[in-house]
This record gives sequence, structure tokens and C-alpha cells, in this order.
Amino acid sequence: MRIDVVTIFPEYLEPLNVSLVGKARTRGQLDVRVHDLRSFTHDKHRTVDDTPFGGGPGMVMKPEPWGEALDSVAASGEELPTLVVPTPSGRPFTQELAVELAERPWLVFTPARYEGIDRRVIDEASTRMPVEEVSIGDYVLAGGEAAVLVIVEAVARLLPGVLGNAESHRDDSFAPGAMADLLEGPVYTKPPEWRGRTVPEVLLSGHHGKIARWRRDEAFRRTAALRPDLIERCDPATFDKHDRRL
Ligand SMILES: COC(=O)COc1cccc(COC(=O)c2cn[nH]c2)c1
Repeated sequence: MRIDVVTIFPEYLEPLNVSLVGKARTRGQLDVRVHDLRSFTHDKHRTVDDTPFGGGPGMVMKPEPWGEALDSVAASGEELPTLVVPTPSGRPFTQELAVELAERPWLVFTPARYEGIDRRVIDEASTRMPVEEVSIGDYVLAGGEAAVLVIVEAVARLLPGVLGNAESHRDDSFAPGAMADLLEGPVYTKPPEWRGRTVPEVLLSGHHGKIARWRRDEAFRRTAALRPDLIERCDPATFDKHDRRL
């Protein structure tokens, strides 16, 4: 997968050089390129924003630099990229959307600052490539860069070979309408006793059927307590068929 990010803060994307994403880049599984939006300006002050038409507080990101940046990025690849625009007014980012994005060959992220990007940039881009406006939550950030880090991390871990042996998550199917996607239950590792606290006996029993049942019950209990909304989507008929986790 190829990932491009156009931003006025390239240094904000440094974390993409470390950990899981960093290793995937080193292994050549991910090609990540970060572009400074200001390199697509031509005035002395490298201006990327201006006052909003219609008045109001704050500034709006000018269309010209974004247009040139997207032209340049789109021209530098063979395939059709998907534009991913982090915005509070976007489609909620869920594991399901992460799975969807992980199947695309090329993602171009356009994190905005200020009050946002001139709407004509998105409208014009939509005539040339698929555009996903994505919200990572119901709050407003100063810029979309943090949202890019979240989305890239969630997508990268789904790519074949990136997660190593824990890749079982990839087999999870999130078919809508099937069983709810439950929250992860509690996990434990050695030592068997720590500060007077032991590990649930069933996990030491080696009885895989009982262990799977216990884990499902714990996940169900946790989900019912913290996220009853996820249970409502549950289709009891398939409950026993799949063991899936968020
Ligand atoms: C066309 O799209 C735009 O102009 C984007 O506009 C904005 C405006 C304010 C802030 C942001 C950054 O994203 C978030 O705050 C965000 C994403 N998820 N949850 C919060 C983006």
C-alpha cells in the first residue's frame, strides 16, 4: 500500500517512522510519503489560508495550494488514489471502515488546519477520485494530522504480514447484521500470581472449549456494561458461530 499525506506540519507525521508502521515501511510493505503543503505555494509568505467568505471567525485553507498538491501527488502514481479527509463532519471511523480502507492500493490524506479546507477542493477532487471524509470522533482538533496517525495505524495493522502472528484479527468478519462486534475481554500473562492477584483458573486449564466460552462471556459482559449499543446489533442466531472482537 502507498500512503501520501499533504500537511503544513510534516514533522507531525514523524511517528509514522516508528513502531508497527515504521517496520512495515522498512520491509517495503508500506510506501509512506509526506508532502509539505507550503511547497505548493508561490508567494513570499507561502500563504495557505485566508479569511472566510461570508465572514465569521477563523481562517479557511485556500484552494490553490491543495489543488496543486493533489495534482502533483495523483500524477506521481499509476493507480487511482482514495482521498481521505479527516473532519468532525465525516463518516465515523470504525473497524469496518478500517477494513475497507485497508483494501485500497493507495490512500492520500489531507489533514486540514484552521476552520477547514475550501469545499471546492473536495468537490473538484471527487470528480477524479473516490473521497472519504472520515471522523475519528465527535470533537474538534486543531488539525487533522492526529486523525491521520489514528487512521493509518488502524489500517496498517490489517495489512498482510504487518502484524505477525497476531494476524488472527484479520480473519474477523464484520459483516453487517451478523453478531455484534464485541469489546475485547480481559487478558493475562505470566506471572500466574502478581501482588496477590491470580489469573482466572479456566485460562490455566488448557481446556480450549471452556476458555473460548469464558472469553466470549467476558467480552459479552464487558460490552453489555460499557457499550450496550453494540449488543443491540447482535444477531443471536449467529452469536455462537463467530467469535469476533473489535
Ligand atoms: C473538507 O474537510 C475539512 O475542511 C476538514 O475540516 C476540519 C475542520 C476542523 C478540524 C479538522 C481536523 O479534523 C478533526 O478535528 C476531526 C477529525 N475527526 N474528528 C475530529 C478538519
